[in-house]
Amino acid sequence: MQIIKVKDYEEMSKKASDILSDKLKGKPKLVLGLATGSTPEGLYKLLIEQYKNNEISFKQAKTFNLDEYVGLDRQDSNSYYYYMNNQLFKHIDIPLEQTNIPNGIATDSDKECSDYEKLIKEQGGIDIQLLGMGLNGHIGFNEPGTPFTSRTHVVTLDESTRQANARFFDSLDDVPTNAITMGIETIMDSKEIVMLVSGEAKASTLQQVIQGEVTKDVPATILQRHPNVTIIADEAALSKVR
Ligand SMILES: N[C@@H]1[C@@H](O)[C@H](O)[C@@H](COP(=O)(O)O)O[C@@H]1O
Repeated sequence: MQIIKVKDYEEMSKKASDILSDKLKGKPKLVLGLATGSTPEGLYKLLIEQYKNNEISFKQAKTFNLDEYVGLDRQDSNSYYYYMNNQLFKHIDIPLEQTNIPNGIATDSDKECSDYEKLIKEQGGIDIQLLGMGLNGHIGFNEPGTPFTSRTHVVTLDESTRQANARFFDSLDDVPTNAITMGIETIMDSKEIVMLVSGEAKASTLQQVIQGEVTKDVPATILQRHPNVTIIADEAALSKVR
């Protein structure tokens, strides 16, 4: 596990965009795993800037998002499909058919999950997976207690996660109760993982992720067992690591 300590959110985003753009320059057909939430927003802005300055192109890249809420269609401004389009895809040159996000309104959600796994395999697996981390240590939407052997599946969201994400919705009642997420094993199959963590609120969870025992109770602790993980975190997030 490589830890890169940066001063603040801006530096975290810059460091992450440097890493991702270098990968893309080295391998234009990169298979990129993407994340949502507030954490990667700064990174996406910087990638758009680099694209506009003709430094990088996503024309040949493929993307796979970690997760999607169940029950929100693509036009819903809280769907991760909408988020990705708004925050990144519509500003860069990636053909939309090369982007993949689980379909939250699939009638057969089990089939949607197994098809998603197949698609990832067909592309030769994920070269580099970007992660954020929930307050309770969730990655994707793999909540505490999720088996480490899980593949893409439907989950029931923790009440704490619904509350944390309620800030994006009109009210807590509007936050979906379920989501489709890549499983922990799906994430761990990525050749490389970059996790971004910012802010004091996540400091004690991040301390466990880096220095604690590997436990299902804090899903991100599994990253200790991945051979190629980089955590880019700011001083506030790393304030409990001694
Ligand atoms: N499913 C997403 C995760 O992929 C994300 O990492 C997490 C943290 O969000 P934030 O970056 O807003 O703190 O929230 C959501 O629950």
